[in-house]
Amino acid sequence: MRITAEGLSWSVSGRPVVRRVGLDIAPGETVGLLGPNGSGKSSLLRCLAGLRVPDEGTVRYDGVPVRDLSARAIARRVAFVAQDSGLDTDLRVADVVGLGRTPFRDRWRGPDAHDRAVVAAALERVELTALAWRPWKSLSGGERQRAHIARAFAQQPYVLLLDEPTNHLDVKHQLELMELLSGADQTVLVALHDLGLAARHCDRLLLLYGGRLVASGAPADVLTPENLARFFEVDAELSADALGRPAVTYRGPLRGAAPRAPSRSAAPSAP
Ligand SMILES: Nc1ncnc2c1ncn2[C@@H]1O[C@H](COP(=O)(O)OP(=O)(O)OP(=O)(O)O)[C@@H](O)[C@H]1O
Repeated sequence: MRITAEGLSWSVSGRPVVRRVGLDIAPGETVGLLGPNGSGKSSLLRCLAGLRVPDEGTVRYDGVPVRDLSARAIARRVAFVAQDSGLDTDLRVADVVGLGRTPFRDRWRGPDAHDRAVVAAALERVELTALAWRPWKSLSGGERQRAHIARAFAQQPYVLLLDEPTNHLDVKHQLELMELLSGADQTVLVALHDLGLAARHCDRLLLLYGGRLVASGAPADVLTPENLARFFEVDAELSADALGRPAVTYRGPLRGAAPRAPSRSAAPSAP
């Protein structure tokens, strides 16, 4: 499913947070959403997920404006994994993952055999089968994060929007998750702070700064030393690792080098 946005803006208390963002993500693409703290990644993802109503602009899924879709219709297309859901419940893990089946069920009907099979497959994908019947509250932070990702898979969406899903995960599970996302059939937009993971696993990167999309393209075109210095305030370079994949090497922070506001010339080229 294709995601497009045109002139998307969202502000809070009169302060612009997302500024005239346009994007076009092709079906099946895995796109990384990058930017320093507070650059507007979560807010943009929420606008795309239909969880925030933009002040201006339009989000479309396969050409259909999100504002024309009911919450249930959106949930049948798009799964959103928040940065920290803060879910506190007495449910068991499989029941939390089973919440992903809600958009497909009548209100009063419990899960059927198909729902249970989908939940079991989703738990398997994130290696949580053994914890399926544990109380939610007993899970570690990383296990909860993987369960939220399983809940998103259980939704069987066409589009996955994920906000820093590798937070709390150990290295193995970070790598497994990124392989899962890059190999998934779904269109994926994933906010990431780990530029190395983004470079290795994403087809394309979008870079937000001050709510504006300031760069877009292949990892090597976005993660240039200039962009890393200007927008992340780090001295770093992109090279190829032993297997020929993009790798980021940090030399250190650039202290006191306050970045300038992005100029119009930093606007991304069309995808
Ligand atoms: N509901 C809100 N009320 C007030 N300010 C908000 C709200 N939502 C976002 N903001 C502000 O908008 C800016 C962008 O926030 P957002 O969470 O979208 O950034 P982010 O790029 O995801 O940041 P991080 O990398 O730190 O998670 C921040 O300055 C944040 O404080």
